[in-house]
Order: sequence, then structure tokens, then C-alpha cells
Amino acid sequence: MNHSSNTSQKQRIVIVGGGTAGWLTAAIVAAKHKVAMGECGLDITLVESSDIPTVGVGEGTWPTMRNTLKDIGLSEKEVFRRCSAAFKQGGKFVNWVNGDGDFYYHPFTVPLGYGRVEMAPYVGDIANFANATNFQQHVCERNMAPRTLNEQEYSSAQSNYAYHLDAGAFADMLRDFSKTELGVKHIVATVEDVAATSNEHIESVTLNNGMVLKADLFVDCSGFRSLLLGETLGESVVSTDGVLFNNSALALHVPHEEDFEIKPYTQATAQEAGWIWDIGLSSRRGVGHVYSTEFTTDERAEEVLRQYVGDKHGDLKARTIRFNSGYKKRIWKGNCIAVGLSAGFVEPLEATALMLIEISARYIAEQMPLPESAMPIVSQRFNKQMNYRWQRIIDFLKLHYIFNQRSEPYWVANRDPSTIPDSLKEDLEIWKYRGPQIADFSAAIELFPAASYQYVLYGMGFSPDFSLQSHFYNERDLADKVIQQNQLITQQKLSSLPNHRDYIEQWLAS
Ligand SMILES: Cc1cc2nc3c(=O)[nH]c(=O)nc-3n(C[C@H](O)[C@H](O)[C@H](O)COP(=O)(O)OP(=O)(O)OC[C@H]3O[C@@H](n4cnc5c(N)ncnc54)[C@H](O)[C@@H]3O)c2cc1C
Repeated sequence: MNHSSNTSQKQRIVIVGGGTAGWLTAAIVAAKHKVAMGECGLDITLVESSDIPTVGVGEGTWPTMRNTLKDIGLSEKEVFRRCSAAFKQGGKFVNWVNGDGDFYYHPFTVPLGYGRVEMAPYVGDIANFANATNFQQHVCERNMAPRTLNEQEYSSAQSNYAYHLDAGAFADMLRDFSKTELGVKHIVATVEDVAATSNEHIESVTLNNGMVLKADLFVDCSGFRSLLLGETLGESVVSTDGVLFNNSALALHVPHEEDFEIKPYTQATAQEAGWIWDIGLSSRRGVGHVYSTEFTTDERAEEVLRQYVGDKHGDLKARTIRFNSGYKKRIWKGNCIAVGLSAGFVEPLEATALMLIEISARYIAEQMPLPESAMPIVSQRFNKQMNYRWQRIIDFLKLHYIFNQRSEPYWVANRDPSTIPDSLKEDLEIWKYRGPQIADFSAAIELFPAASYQYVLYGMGFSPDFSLQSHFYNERDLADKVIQQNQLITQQKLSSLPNHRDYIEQWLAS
């Protein structure tokens, strides 16, 4: 059967892959164009194999996911019900400095006074920056929800927040909603052959049920394999080898203990040759060890993970995932764009992958339908933006490693100056004298604001020498007021916000 014979003036998008990337892309594009109403110029088909499993991890999001889900038309309560979701208000990094129980937070809410007064020079102990300028760390340490039951769903008026979601359930929910509400066509079959007329143009994909699908745009969401962009069009990978060392992960689903709390943040605990993520859902925890096989063995990595979760979970089966850390040089090539793992992957330390999927899908939605003649321009612009974003992500992830004082070979190698990208070295050279400022991140496509860099850098104890510009820092009164105001806001939050688990249970019961 040749679907191209089904002539219409609509442009056809074929998405290969039904993991989170495939379904999020389908949902975002279909919702934006109101495909279900049938009047737009797009036709979207998603084909996924029932024989090739999804990666099944990826449970921490960015705050951007709130608007994404809202725009798709999903009720937040429904998302919580179906995906055993919980709130995420930031990341807590434990043992990243010297491994003796030290920790710092990267909260999602910016420091108080941000954009008005540079607070760092006025905070006595720089490592205490997040605590002195932001309430969210205090709220997280007490396992509180980001809002009260009186507030509307999706309301982030009190605190910026994201989600922890069951990855499998999330893709299933997006699939059901995309099919029933958004007009996305779904084919369960395996792509067996990809016909390309050049290394810039995919003609069609042939499925194991005999169907041949043609499209104006093919979206490669086939996961690490990158069937279309990588295998067929041969696009090369920009590797992060020598900068980010991790290439493996072991993942576990850990049942909750009795009387459990749900942590409203992702905890990343540094280990001898990697780090362990701990993500609280309402139904269980997702726990995994990300590590480098250059510095440890799989057996030792599993031992470390099992020590972390404790003996009582000794019967849980861990799943090993290998990855090549890096990203495709051209993520949109000809009539093929890769979204998700097929476009690239680096260790999930700041949960950047789903956010990049949201950005890519939104870009597709904004550009399509598109005459073929304009595709080279649009793809070139996209590639330029994505290259910049990937480089910024790599720099930001590396930042978490370079001020460690740990003695294990993995950590010593991680702080070796030869492993630090030049772009990050340049930033650090400036920040030595004044710390990261908003103007350093002025690109419209910037991902992490100066606040994120401040939380991580200062949290690790990096203290700029503010003396060269001391004449700028004559706002002690204002800064003291901000610190006092933060204490007041913190007290208000601590006395009004509910416990995270209680909130979810009561909200879902109402
Ligand atoms: C250890 C780890 C932890 C992570 N943690 C986070 C996190 O906390 N936050 C975050 O944002 N991201 C995280 N990620 C990334 C996140 O998991 C992925 O970005 C997300 O799941 C999207 O995956 P995907 O859809 O691209 O690929 P997959 O889930 O692998 O899906 C691939 C799809 O392609 C289909 N397919 C493949 N070949 C064919 C074929 N020939 N024919 C038809 N269909 C085919 C498969 O059936 C499947 O449906 C993590 C990743 C890893 C490895």
C-alpha cells in the first residue's frame, strides 16, 4: 500500500518512534495546528514498533513542561493520576564537593532581588547563596509542595516547579490523548527499510506490514539507534568524549517504604565514579547510577547502587543502559529532523533531554507546513540554535564537576583543566572577578539563566574576587533588606505550604 496515493494538499509528517520523543512531538505539533479539527495543512502519522522497546527512563522534567502540557490540552490532575507524578522544585547535589555529606541546591526559582541587585558579594558564606537568597531550598528540605490546595492547577504563582513522571506511563498517556483528542494517526509496525535519494532526502519508509510511507518531513524519534538521521543519512556525532565521562547507567524502580515522604526535588548523589539519581514519584522511586566504564566496572557500579538503595531491595532487577555521549552535528538535514535520543544524549544531570524535545517539537510546529524550497534555510537556523544549546548544556554539566575536591581518579580527571571546554574556561576567567551575570546569557535561545550558574558555582564554594569592582557593590542596605525579606518569605512558605505527599493525595482525591 502506498500512502502517498492518498492525495490531499496537506503536508505529511511521519514520526518514526513512539517513545516520549515521538509522542511529545506528535502531541505538540498536532495541538498547535489543531490537526483534529481537520482544517489545517498538516497530516501527522506516528509509526512505532511493538518489538523494539522504548528506553523507559527519563522521569525528571523542566518547568517548561507545565506550559507544554497545558498547551497540549491535558489536565494537570490527569497527568498526576496517570503518570504517578510528583512536583520537582529543583535539584539537590550531594557529595559533589568533597564527599563528606556536603550539598547544595539548584532551585527552579531565581534568587530574590535577581536583576535588581547582585547578591553574591553580600552573602557572608558564598556556599550558602541559595539558602540566603531563595526560599525553595528550605521548602524542599521539609518535603513541601510548591502550592496550596486553594490554588488552580498549573499555578506556579508561589514557586516555579516541574515534574517527576513515570516515563512509560507518560508516553502511554500522550499516545492515548494524541490519538483520541489531537487527530494523530498511529501505526504499530516496524520500519524495515528506509529509501533515501541522497544523504539529504528520505523518500519513504517501508514497514514490516508492507506499507510504504512517504512524507514531506520525517521525524526521527527512533531512540539511540537514530534509524533515519544517523543510520540512513549518515549524520555525524559531535562527541563529548574527554569532557563528560559518563557512558552507562543502571536503573531501578524502588518501592516506597511505609510512611514514605516524596522528595519534591531530584537528588543527585556523587559516587566514586559517577552519581546516583533519586526521583520520587507518588507510586515509587526511580533510582539510577550514571557512571563511566573508564573508571569503574559494571559490577562495582551495581554494588554502589545497591548500597545506596539498601539490602531490603536486594531482589530488584537493575537495567543497564549504555550511551554514547554527544549530539548530531546537523539535527535537521534535508527533510529529516531528529528529536529525542536520536538527536543526541548527554548524562541526565540537569534533565535536559525532555526539554530539548519540547523545543524541537515547538520549532517543527512553528515552521510547518513549509515549502521544500524554504527547508534548507529553516533547518540551517535550527541547527545553529541547537548547536549553541548543546554546547551550553555541555558547559553547564561540566561546571558541576570542575570544583570538586574529591580524591578518586574519576573526580581528579574531571577537574583536570584539559577536560574543560574553552568556552567554559573563558566564562570562568570572567567570573573569577564578578560571578555570572544576566548579561552573560543574553541570547534569546539561552537555556540556563545566570541564576542557574550562580546556584551551582556558588553552591560548590566558588567565590569570585569582587574587590576589583568593589565600587559597584555599595548596596549593602538593599542587599540586607533582600536577605531579610527572603527570611520572611521563607517563614511564610514554611507555615502555609502543605506536605508534598499529603498535597498530592488530597488533591487527587478531590
Ligand atoms: C539513564 C537515562 C536517564 C534519563 N533521565 C532523564 C531525565 O531525568 N530527564 C529527561 O528529560 N530525560 C532523561 N533521559 C532521556 C529520556 O529518557 C529520553 O530523552 C526520552 O525517553 C526520549 O526517548 P526517545 O523517545 O527518543 O527514545 P526511545 O524511548 O528509545 O523510543 C524509541 C522509539 O522508537 C521506536 N523504534 C525504534 N526503531 C524502530 C523501527 N525500526 N521501526 C519503528 N519504530 C522504531 C521504538 O519502538 C520506540 O517506540 C534519560 C535517559 C537515560 C538513558
